[in-house]
Amino acid sequence: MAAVASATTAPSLDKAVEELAINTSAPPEKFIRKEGLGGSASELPYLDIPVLDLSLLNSSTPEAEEELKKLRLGFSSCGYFQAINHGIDTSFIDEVHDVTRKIFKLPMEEKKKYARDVDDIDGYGNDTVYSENQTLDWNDRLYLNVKPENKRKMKVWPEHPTNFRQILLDLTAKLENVNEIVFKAMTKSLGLEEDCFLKQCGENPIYGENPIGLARFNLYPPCPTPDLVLAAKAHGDASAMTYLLQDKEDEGLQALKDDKWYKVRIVPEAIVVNVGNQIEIMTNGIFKSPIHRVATNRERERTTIAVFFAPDTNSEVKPVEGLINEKNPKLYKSIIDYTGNFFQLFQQGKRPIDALKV
Ligand SMILES: O=C(O)CCC(=O)C(=O)O
Ligand SMILES: [Fe+2]
Repeated sequence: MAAVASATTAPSLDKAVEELAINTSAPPEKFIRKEGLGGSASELPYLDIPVLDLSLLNSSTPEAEEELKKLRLGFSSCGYFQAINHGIDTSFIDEVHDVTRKIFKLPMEEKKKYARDVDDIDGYGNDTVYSENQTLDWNDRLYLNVKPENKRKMKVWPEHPTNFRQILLDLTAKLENVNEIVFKAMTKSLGLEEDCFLKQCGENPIYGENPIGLARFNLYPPCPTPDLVLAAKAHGDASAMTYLLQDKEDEGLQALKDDKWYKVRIVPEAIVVNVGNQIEIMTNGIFKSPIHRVATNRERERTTIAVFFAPDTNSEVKPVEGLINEKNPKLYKSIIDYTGNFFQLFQQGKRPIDALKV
């Protein structure tokens, strides 16, 4: 992401990465990871991520129990699962991918109409620059706040393709439904009351009165030196939960587990679900918000769509009571507006969630 963030003074690069990628044999110095990447992507093993059939969750059958166990295992070990039978039609997902590619194929002049302002996050642009010596990510992206409605900056919502805006609204609504299923299953798998996380976040069934829904459309152009450049730096998502529509053909996502990097496999038709920082806090560390990054690739362009959900900025986020006891003391302090605080801490080179450890 790096996820849901508040605005910081952040000039955009003068050129899109897409433009830098044309006919280059060496990316500019500021993209080169001096520390190295710890091995080439092709050599990394795959992360063992459970594949969950969401259609089985809503019952009290042994199959549902099996899926709940997988959810708990996935979220508490690597912070991921891949959701299948999630209720979103393949044809709709294909449309989302199609419209995403079309947006990035618009003439640069048209895309720049949607450029984000220097002090903002919404809009078309590339890596946000926080400091002079920051190593930059090899990607262009379109960030759009979708929820709450009053946060939408319509002037940076592309008008072409003409179906884009409706597709974005539909995608967010469909993923909200998936998110509700995941939230309920998550609480069941922890032996908690079904609505305990939801209640913590406010009156509304999901994350309070004005929950945040933010979409990020990613373009990762080919990069001539994949062993030296990252498409997205290592980060944890500041969301509560993240839903990723992976490129159906090209891998790139990698996750850290026990200090080792692994590739995230493409599962056809699956949505990749990962725990965000705020659910790690609410589950008192039982569910892990994974550190992940995106590798570049020499030949092909990769596009993905990430949708982040997070509580209302007024909600107090804290470990739920039912998960704190003598054996498991409270691990995290409570915080209001985690999302708003996220980037300040990120700038100080801290993992924001670590700063909240008791
Ligand atoms: O594009 C991907 O594979 C991951 C994107 C991601 O981690 C993010 O946008 O936060
Ligand atoms: Fe992410």
